[in-house]
This record gives sequence, structure tokens and C-alpha cells, in this order.
Amino acid sequence: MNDLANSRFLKMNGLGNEITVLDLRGSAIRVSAAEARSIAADPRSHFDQLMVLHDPVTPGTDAFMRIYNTDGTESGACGNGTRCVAWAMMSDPEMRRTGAYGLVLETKAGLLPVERVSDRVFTVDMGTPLFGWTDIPLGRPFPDTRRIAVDPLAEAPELQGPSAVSMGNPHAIFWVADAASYDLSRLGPILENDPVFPERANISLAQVLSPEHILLHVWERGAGLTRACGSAACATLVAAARKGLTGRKATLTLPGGDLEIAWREADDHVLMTGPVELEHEGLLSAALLAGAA
Ligand SMILES: N[C@@H](CCC[C@H](N)C(=O)O)C(=O)O
Repeated sequence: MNDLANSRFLKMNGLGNEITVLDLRGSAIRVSAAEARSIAADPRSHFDQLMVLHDPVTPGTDAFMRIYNTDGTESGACGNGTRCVAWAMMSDPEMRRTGAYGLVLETKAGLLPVERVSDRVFTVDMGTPLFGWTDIPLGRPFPDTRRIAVDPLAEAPELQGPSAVSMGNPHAIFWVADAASYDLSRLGPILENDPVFPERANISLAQVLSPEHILLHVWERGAGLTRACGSAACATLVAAARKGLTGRKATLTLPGGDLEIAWREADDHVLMTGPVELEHEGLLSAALLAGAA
């Protein structure tokens, strides 16, 4: 029997970004890429991101999170998933609970302090954005990552000069006049795999509506078209502010709803505020996991 078979999971979402939460604290079990893909293959536990909780590593933190995409690859950041984990750790009756109003989560990319704003609304301190071409990373030097170059697409040659940002994961933001007019499910996989992104990238189409409001459609690396992406919203606000298109605070409207993003002047940290929803709980399918190497 697979170690994960019949483990309890929570199926949640952050603005429709599908999140499955699995609590492995207190055990030495690790999820393999094949197991993550099996969990994603079951409609009950399907996810854009699987958030796996492990015992804390850094003193003063509440848990270490490993974040898996649908294709089994791992990411250093997931804003919507981090809010879901915070709700689960503070409110799920069967989880070992911690932090009534706030906690600190850790990923391979750093620390993420979270505060509860109301029952199902949380603010995550997503940390400091990085703009250096080696930090993002990009495959070749760009002195100014507010505008980089990708291979032109035959069907949308105007998609050029994206901004590139790391929020603990790589993001490319294309500035467009009408985000909804593009077929991102066709263009996303090509742009995600452009040779300029050696670790691939999350692809955003951003339409600036005003200095306080951006419309955003996101193709997620390793997961595909999603209804929302928290780290993309943070990366987009920061990139827009650096280009002088917005101030340091804006509402980001995604297909799943709104996120409030603020880029704090005092320490350059990006704060993301948004809701979470619990859909159902369940037990991981033993039959599907039996097929995972
Ligand atoms: N949905 C997430 C980001 C997901 C991570 C991404 N696909 C990656 O591989 O970096 C969010 O809400 O931030």
C-alpha cells in the first residue's frame, strides 16, 4: 500500500485557483512527482497546486510547504495556496491547529508571514520581488528586466517586450490592450517554454485599466490556464509600478475575482489580500496512488 493512500486532504480554492491541501506534519513521508500527478488525476483531489505541509524547518515558523503543480513539478511560491493553508492551519477542526490570527509559513523560496483579516480573508506577505536576470532566472543577460525579448509568435507577433519578475517563482508579464482577446490556452504553453526562460515561466497578460486597477489573465507554468494566480498578481503590480503604469497599490481583477496587492515602500515586501473557500474534504485514492512510481 502506498504511504499516502487514504490520507485526508482538503479541496479548497483561492478565487477559483484549485488548491489541494495535504498535511504530512509529524511524518517523514515525501510526495514524489508521480504521486502528485496521480493526486491531480482524481477529480475529487484535482488541483492547480498541491500544498503539502511538513514540520517547520526554521525556528519561529509554523510549517514548511512543498508546492506541486499539476504536472508534478515544484514551485517556490503560490499566493492563493498559501492563503488556503493558513485557513486550514487556523480553522480546520481535524488539523493540528496553530496561530489563531497569524502564522509564518516557509517554502524553498523563503518565509511567508500570513495574517487573518476576517473569517475567510487573509493577507500574505509575499516577500521581496527580484528583478535580476539570474534571479528570475532568464537564459541570457538583460540589463533592464522591465522589458525583455521572447521569440515572436506567428499568430500574435505583437506579444513582445514582457516584464520579468521573480516572486520566488518566475513570471513574465505581457502588456496588452485587451487581455480577453487572446487564446491563452494556445499561446501560454509556447510562451511558458520560450528559450529565454530556462526554468519556464508563469505567463500573464495584463491590461492596465487605471493606475489603481489591472485586469489579468494567467497561464501557469506546470498547471495551465487558471482562474487566478496570486504570485502573478504580485509580480504584475510590481512590474506595472516599475514601468510607471500604476502606483504601488492596486486591485488585480482575475477571471476568478479580485486580489488587493500593495508593494510596501518601507521594506519592498509585496502584500496580497484575498479570500479562500473550502469545497470538500476526502481521502487520497489508494487505487490511483498504487500506479505512481
Ligand atoms: N497559483 C499560484 C502560483 C502557482 C505556481 C506556478 N505554477 C509555478 O510553477 O511557479 C499562486 O497563486 O501564486
